[in-house]
Amino acid sequence: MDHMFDAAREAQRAWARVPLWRRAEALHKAAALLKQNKDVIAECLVKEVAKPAKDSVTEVVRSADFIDYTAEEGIRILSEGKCLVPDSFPGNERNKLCLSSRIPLGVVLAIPPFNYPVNLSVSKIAPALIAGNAVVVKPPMQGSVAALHMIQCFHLAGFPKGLISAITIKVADLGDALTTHPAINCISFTGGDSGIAIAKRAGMVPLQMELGGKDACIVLDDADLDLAAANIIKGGFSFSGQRCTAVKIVLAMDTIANKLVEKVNVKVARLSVGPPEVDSDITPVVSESSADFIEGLVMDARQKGAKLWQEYRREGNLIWPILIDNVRPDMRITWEEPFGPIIPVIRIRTIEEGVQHCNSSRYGLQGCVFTNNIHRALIVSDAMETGTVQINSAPARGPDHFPFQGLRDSGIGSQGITNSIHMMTKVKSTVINLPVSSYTMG
Ligand SMILES: NC(=O)C1=CN([C@@H]2O[C@H](COP(=O)(O)OP(=O)(O)OC[C@H]3O[C@@H](n4cnc5c(N)ncnc54)[C@H](OP(=O)(O)O)[C@@H]3O)[C@@H](O)[C@H]2O)C=CC1
Ligand SMILES: O=C(O)[C@H](O)COP(=O)(O)O
Repeated sequence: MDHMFDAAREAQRAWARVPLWRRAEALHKAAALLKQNKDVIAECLVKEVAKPAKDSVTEVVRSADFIDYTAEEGIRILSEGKCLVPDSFPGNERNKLCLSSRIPLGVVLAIPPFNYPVNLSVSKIAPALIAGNAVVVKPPMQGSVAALHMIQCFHLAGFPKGLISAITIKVADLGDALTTHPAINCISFTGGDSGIAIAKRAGMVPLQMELGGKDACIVLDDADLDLAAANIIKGGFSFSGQRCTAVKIVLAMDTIANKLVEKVNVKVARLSVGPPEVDSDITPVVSESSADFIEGLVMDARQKGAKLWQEYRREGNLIWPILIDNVRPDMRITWEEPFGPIIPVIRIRTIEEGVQHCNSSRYGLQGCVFTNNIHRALIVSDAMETGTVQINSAPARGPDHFPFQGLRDSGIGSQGITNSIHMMTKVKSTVINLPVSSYTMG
C-alpha cells in the first residue's frame, strides 16, 4: 500500500504539469475505450452483482458519457481564474492584484459501493484526473472485476503508471490502514454507515461522503395516481431496490391511499423475477446477509400487524417483490433502509404528517412529492429536509451533472460533475503588490 501511494504521489506531480487540454484528451480516449468494451464490462456486472443485463450496459455507457462530460466541464472550470482588486474593501486602494485559480489536491482515495461499481468509481476518478490529481480506488468486493476492467481502460488510454491504482483487499483485513493513510489528500466515498466511521477518523482532508437514504414518496390527494404508481414501481424496484435513491417509504394521503395501493399492487404482479441474464425486473440481492436482513424487516412488519399484499417468498438471495401496507412507526421498516425489493406504505391524514415523517428520518438524501398543484409541490419541497426533492417523479441521481447530496447521515458535501471538480481542487492565490496605486482612465 505504501508503495502504491508513493507511486501515486510521484505520478501526480508529473500529471499536474500536463496541459489541461491533454488531460481532457486522455479522458476522452478512456471514455471511448470504455464504450468499446461495454459488453465485457457489463457481463462482469451481471455476474458479480446480478444487475439486469440491459441496466449493466447502461451503467457502462453512462460512465463513458460521464467521463466525456467531465473532460469538457473541467476545461471550462479550470481554465478560468479570478483577478480581484482590493479597493472594494474599506481602507484599501488599488495597489494590488489578487490572481486566483484552482489547483489539484494531490492523491484522491475513491471508494465506490457494489451497486454501481463502474459508474460510482468513474464519478470519482474522472473529476480527480481532470483536475490534476492521482487516484487510488478501493473497488467494492462485489463488483471489483468490473471495476478493474474499467480501470484498465484508463491504462490503455495511456494514463501514466501510478496515476490510477486499485487495491482489492478484504475490508476486514484492512482496518483503518487505507482510509487513514498519510498520503491521502481527499476521500470520496459512496456506501453505507461504514462511511460515517471513515469520516470520523479521516482528519484534515476534504470529504465527499454519499451514504444511505430512506427516500420518502409523498402522494397528495390531487396527484395523478397512475403517474405516482408507475414511479413508485420504478423508484422502488429498479435493481431490486438496491439504490440509495430507491423509494423506501410511501406516505399516501388517506383519501387516495386505497386507490394508489391497488394500482401499485397490479404493477407488482407484472414484475418478472429471476436471473439478471434475461433482464428480469427483480434479481437476487447482493449477498445472503443482505437477504437475511431484508427478511428480518419483512418478518418484523408482519409480526407487528402490517399487511403484506404478496406472500413472502425467497429462494437463496432472490426475494420476490412485496408491497407492505398499513406500516406504523413502531416497525423497523419505517426507519431502516432495506436495500431490497420492498415498498412500505404509511397512510397519512395531513401533508404536515408526511413532511414530519420524512424529516424525522436520520437520512436526508432525496424525496419526492406527487401532486397536480405546483404551489403545493413547492411548499412541500421546501419543507422536506433532504438534499433533493423530485416533483412528480421518483428520486434519482442523474443526469450525472445535477448536484447530488444528502443531509444528516446521508452524507457530506455534494456530487455532480461540477461539484466534484470543485471539491477535488483548492483555490490558490498569488497577490501582486504594486509600489503605487494604479487606476485605468483615472
Ligand atoms: N448515497 C449514495 O450515493 C449511495 C449509498 N449507498 C449505501 O450503501 C449501502 C450499501 O452499499 P455497500 O456497498 O454495502 O456499502 P458499504 O458501506 O458496506 O461499502 C461501500 C464501500 O466501502 C468499502 N468499505 C467498507 N468499509 C471500509 C473500510 N473500513 N475501509 C475501506 N473501505 C471500506 C466497501 O468495501 P467492501 O465491498 O470490500 O466491503 C465498499 O467498497 C446502503 O446503505 C446504501 O444506501 C450505496 C450506493 C450509493
Ligand atoms: O447510490 C446509488 O444507488 C446511486 O447513487 C443512485 O443512482 P441512480 O439514482 O442513478 O440509481
